[in-house]
Amino acid sequence: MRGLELSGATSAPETIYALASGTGRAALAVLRLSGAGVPKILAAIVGKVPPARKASLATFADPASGEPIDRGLCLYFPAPASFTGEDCAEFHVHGGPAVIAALLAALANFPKTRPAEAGEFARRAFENGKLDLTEVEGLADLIDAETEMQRRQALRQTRGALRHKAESWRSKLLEAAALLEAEIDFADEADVAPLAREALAGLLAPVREDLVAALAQGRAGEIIREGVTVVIAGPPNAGKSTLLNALARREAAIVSPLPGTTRDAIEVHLDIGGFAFVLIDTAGLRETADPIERIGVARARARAEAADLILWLSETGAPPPADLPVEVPVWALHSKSDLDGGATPGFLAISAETGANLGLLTEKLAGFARAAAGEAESGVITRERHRRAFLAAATALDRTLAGIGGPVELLSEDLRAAIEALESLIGRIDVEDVLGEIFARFCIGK
Ligand SMILES: Nc1nc2c(ncn2[C@@H]2O[C@H](COP(=O)(O)OP(=O)(O)OP(=O)(O)O)[C@@H](O)[C@H]2O)c(=O)[nH]1
Ligand SMILES: [K+]
Ligand SMILES: [Mg+2]
Repeated sequence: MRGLELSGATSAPETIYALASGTGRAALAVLRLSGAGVPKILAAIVGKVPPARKASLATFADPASGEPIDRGLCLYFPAPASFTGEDCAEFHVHGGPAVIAALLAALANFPKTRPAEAGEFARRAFENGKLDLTEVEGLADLIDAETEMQRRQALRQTRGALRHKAESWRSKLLEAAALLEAEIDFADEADVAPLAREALAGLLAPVREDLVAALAQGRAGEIIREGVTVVIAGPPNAGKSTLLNALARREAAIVSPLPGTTRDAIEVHLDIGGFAFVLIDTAGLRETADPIERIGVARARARAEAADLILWLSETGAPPPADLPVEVPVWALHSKSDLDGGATPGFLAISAETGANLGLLTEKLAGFARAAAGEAESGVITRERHRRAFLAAATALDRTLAGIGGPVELLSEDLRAAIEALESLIGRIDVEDVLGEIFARFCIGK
């Protein structure tokens, strides 16, 4: 595994430890260790190296004084069958801050042992070939998952949904590359070429089709991961902030009878029907001399342009202005229907005051997410990074197939580009720029 070279260390890496469970008072806490020093640390703190992969009741003692710190469970995972591929251990102890502090202090006294950095356990798992880059990303997403759809998608990715696809495509492309190599080696024998080229196209075409099919699923996976962005826009006083608060079930935005109350865009993250939504309240759209309100109006327009959906709110049933971004779908809502019945054709009548039709609106939003996410259960692209790699591989394969009858050197070069795109996807090459970004977002202890 290429990733091994990353550590680049001539001596064994230091043993790392961290509190893996959350901070604050809790019934239990989990401390986690990884590195070659783990067996010695176990012998010193719990008096023995417990049997592999079995929970053992243990007394955790301070090696310096011999004084017991706590009683709990100890687990030992010898290398290489562990999360990081190194010797690992877990201490399951009581969650009191003093227990945790005493254990961390005891661990700090061992030589070549130090606290882990954010994401360092996952980084070691990656470097030891336990996880590929897409599985690491899946793990980061699983820890961040707030909705059911996010959790399911992230779990699929940690279990290698994307890795297995990329690996199987890559192995077909490597097979094709071997055919080309053979052709170069036997360049004198003129009858090798046509047959080999046919076999080559037969290998490449299905991979290209799979890549194109995955790309055709659009932003489905990204919408699940990042959330559906919905902008609430409309004239001043249409009731935009009141609607935001009603959907969020809290006073996220200031509501007042004064037009021009909202200036900054106000973002609320919601779970609707298992889908993540980013709901954005904006300044009422109008011509105004107030310089601050004008900035607010410009921001409202910018947010609307980047949205997946615009909710156009009007208490008079006024149509949305012609200059709303054309690519973004707009749903027209007649607000404050408790005042006038709100019967404007083409508008959904709602009242944030009485709650009329808010349930229906929420259902429609969930339906919109479901449609946007498409057949997400089978979708594998969950980030822009994946999309770029798929696109680069598909484009290189297009070139390869278009030049299938041409010179072998050109074919080799195009095929190489497709293979490299897949290798960067799973983290066999070009990893450093991506790694830093991914691991920095992990919490300590993962
Ligand atoms: N009767 C009734 N009044 C409402 C309803 N929704 C909002 N209002 C009132 O309308 C006024 C304006 O509401 P906001 O939510 O501040 O309107 P806005 O569109 O955010 O206004 P700006 O931020 O100034 O553009 C407030 O006095 C609200 O109480 C509704 O459904 N029914
Ligand atoms: K207002
Ligand atoms: Mg407002």
